[in-house]
Amino acid sequence: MSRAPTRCRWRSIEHSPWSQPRVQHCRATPAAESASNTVTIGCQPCMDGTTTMEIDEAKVITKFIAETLLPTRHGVFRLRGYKHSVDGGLTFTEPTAIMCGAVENCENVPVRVHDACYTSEVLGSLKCDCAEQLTLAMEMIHSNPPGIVIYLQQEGRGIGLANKIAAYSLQESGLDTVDANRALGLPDDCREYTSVRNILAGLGVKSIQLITNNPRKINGLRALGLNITGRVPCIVQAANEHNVGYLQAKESRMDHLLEGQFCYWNHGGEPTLPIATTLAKGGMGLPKNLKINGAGRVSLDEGDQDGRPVQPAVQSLPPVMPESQFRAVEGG
Ligand SMILES: Nc1nc2c(ncn2[C@@H]2O[C@H](COP(=O)(O)OP(=O)(O)OP(=O)(O)O)[C@@H](O)[C@H]2O)c(=O)[nH]1
Repeated sequence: MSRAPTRCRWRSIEHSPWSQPRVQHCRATPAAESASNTVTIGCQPCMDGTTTMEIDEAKVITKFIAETLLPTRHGVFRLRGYKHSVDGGLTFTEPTAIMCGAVENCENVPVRVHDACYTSEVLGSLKCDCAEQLTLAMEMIHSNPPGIVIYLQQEGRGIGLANKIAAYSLQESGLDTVDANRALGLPDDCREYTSVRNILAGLGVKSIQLITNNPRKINGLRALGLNITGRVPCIVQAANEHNVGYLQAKESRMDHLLEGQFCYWNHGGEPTLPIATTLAKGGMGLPKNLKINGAGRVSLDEGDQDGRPVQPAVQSLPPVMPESQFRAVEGG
């Protein structure tokens, strides 16, 4: 596979899947890009406030593969497939752009940047609002085109599916969605959005209105140079007993603009809080030790039978892995 020139720091590679990639040079340099050719992206600080994730822009490749029409239960969409690499083509993820109408060269296009949630979108999990947000965004752009949903393979806010399951396991013992990540030694959020910038640049989209409740996502995308002219809220009204704590944590700990609209009411008409959430909100700190119990769940370590502290079994988990392990093949 021929390599694109690496001198262009901000680039979008288009077009035919099997032909030589065409490199589009961009007019601007992303605001957050440093002299060392790296850019700090939307990664929230860990407990110690030091965690950031750096992308080497010279190694970022976003390649358009193909477009098709996709009939769905929400209507017919244009579906574009891409391959995206942040390590010069060694590993890829496969972002998709789900589009309605002629978005090319438009301004103020409503855009949802949506990260994968296998548990809700495939398994129908009730623990979050991700699947509903995806549906909401697709219906939104279908009823009011043009619009785009960019779907990224960044499960669990970037920590990956297995780690997210470990985080869920910890949440069973009372930690909220933020503290569970931290207890695993993982960042709150390690998603990266260079593909979004490149996909939109490839489509000639000049400015967007971001469909989100997350101000940090807006800031992260702006730092990459995106022109965001507005925000469209993406609030799922019907919270349930399983996700109300998660939604509260998103609002109180990750600054999501949910305006309390997710409030879950029990059958008696009283607002309810799951015990786990109450514990976490009551100031439960980072647990010193973790263990995996007999049922295979990650839990707080109370010490072994003799009361000696047990080393956290979860530390033997592998570090965060790239989402996609397959190597680049000739022709994409
Ligand atoms: N680590 C972790 N990830 C989760 C959890 N619940 C959902 N996710 C992931 O969270 C991601 C979605 O992020 P959210 O924080 O819900 O929302 P957002 O994308 O930042 O903001 P919006 O644009 O408003 O939706 C998806 O990748 C889900 O897989 C959880 O408890 N722990």
